[in-house]
Amino acid sequence: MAFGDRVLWSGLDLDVAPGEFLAVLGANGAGKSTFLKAALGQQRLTAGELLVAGRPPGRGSRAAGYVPQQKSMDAATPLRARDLVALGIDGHRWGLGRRRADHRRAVADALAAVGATDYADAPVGLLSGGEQQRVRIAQALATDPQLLLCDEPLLSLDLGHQRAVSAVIDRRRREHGTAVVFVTHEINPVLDLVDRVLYIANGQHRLGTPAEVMNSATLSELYRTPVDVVTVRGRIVVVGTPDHASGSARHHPDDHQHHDHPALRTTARSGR
Ligand SMILES: Nc1ncnc2c1ncn2[C@@H]1O[C@H](COP(=O)(O)OP(=O)(O)OP(=O)(O)O)[C@@H](O)[C@H]1O
Repeated sequence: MAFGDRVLWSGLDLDVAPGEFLAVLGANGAGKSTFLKAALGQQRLTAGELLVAGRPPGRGSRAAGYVPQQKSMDAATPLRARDLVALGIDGHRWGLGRRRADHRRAVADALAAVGATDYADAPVGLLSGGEQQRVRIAQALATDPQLLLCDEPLLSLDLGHQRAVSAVIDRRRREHGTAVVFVTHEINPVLDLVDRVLYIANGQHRLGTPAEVMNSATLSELYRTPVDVVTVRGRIVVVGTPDHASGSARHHPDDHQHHDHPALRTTARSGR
């Protein structure tokens, strides 16, 4: 993937399995958001191919749900949490008036799944950052996508809300086999969930378990400068990169064999 002669990554062959949690790390400008845009069908790869649930990603596809970077919503916005989630569903299946009850139930279920029932009728602009984030996740999950794409979903949340939001995402992938691609600067809050890390820097990438990627040798090679990775009380601290990032090892892939395709596949060459 390149913009002009600026290469963000190349030679990336990646299958994200149903239920897998992939953390995407890298310095500012490395290409993390571009990777998400490619998976959303908003950015064409300069070379190679990317498939979501076996198909090219596209506008209106229900195969992928997206949790955008958190921007706090205007306090004056007239939308209720319930309306925001309905936006995630509308225009797909519930066009007809007689199916309104189904529609209402789907919205209520999505809100309940993230624990947002209590504030379903509150104006979203008045909710806390963590509450807003849960509602965004409910919106992204409302169509039961096979792939959940998250852009820094924990940014600006306190520790308690980080845990609550991560737990919602974790439960979803375990119970529904939803694959998660999670862009983050800070891997420690999701340390226990991460199956694999895609680390992008300097137009290159490394892909592997946290232990395989988050070590001094691998990151020093990737950044072409000495980088120290140390563990402090179970958290991994990275020192010496232009950006801070961290991670640790824990592997517990869930087996969700009922899907025919990887939730996300990207290959360096087109046509497989
Ligand atoms: N449409 C575009 N045209 C040209 N260059 C682009 C375009 N989109 C992104 N870029 C450039 O590609 C690089 C990667 O951008 P991207 O937003 O993917 O980085 P990122 O890893 O998400 O960074 P951050 O951590 O700062 O959000 C940046 O240098 C950016 O300026």
